[in-house]
Amino acid sequence: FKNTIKTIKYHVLLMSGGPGSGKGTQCEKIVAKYGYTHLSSGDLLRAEVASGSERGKQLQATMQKGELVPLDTVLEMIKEAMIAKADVSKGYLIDGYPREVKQGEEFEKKIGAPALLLYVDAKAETMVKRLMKRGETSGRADDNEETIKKRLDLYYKATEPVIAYYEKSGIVRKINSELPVDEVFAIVEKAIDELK
Ligand SMILES: Nc1ncnc2c1ncn2[C@H]1C[C@H](O)[C@@H](COP(=O)(O)OP(=O)(O)O)O1
Ligand SMILES: [Mg+2]
Repeated sequence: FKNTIKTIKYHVLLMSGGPGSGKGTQCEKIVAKYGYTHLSSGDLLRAEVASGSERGKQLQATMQKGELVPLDTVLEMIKEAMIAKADVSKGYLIDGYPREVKQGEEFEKKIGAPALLLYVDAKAETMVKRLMKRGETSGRADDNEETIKKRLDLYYKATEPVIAYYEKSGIVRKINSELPVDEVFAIVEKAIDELK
């Protein structure tokens, strides 16, 4: 068990950036090219909600308000998913976690130090526009104007400090996500290739 965590800690990439900045879009392309296992904390949580479990019901109420769900719940789910894929994974791409500095500290303690943090950066105005558009087809309860505003506020307040926290260890690469998807990916590729 201990070994598993030790082995995987050198292949962990974090995707950080505001809601609608393009994390999921870039993750898909990274998975296709590099074969990393994509773990989206939001997807893991939404799957738990869809399962209809008691934990899922509590999560749903929190997510619909645009608030952050409890620290331990998300980290446990990520860790379980990492261990489940440990044999086949070439690395891990963690999307949407840590959302606050405390989550980052817990991640280091319970899982390990990430190798790279890709900071997918877009203007607030761009993010809102993309999310409103995504909301037309995504079916996501949180892709509506009021919740989008709350998620953005929370992002600037809680998640941006996470990036500052990782700056200290020199693993942050800022990616201009105002560019078209393929141009953004070209910058992402460069950052990942530099890892070797
Ligand atoms: N570079 C880019 N240019 C234009 N649209 C983009 C883009 N990256 C992503 N999008 C679109 C795809 C989605 O409909 C929406 C949000 O992207 P996403 O990948 O779901 O963001 P996130 O996972 O960060 O919330 O914006
Ligand atoms: Mg996403």
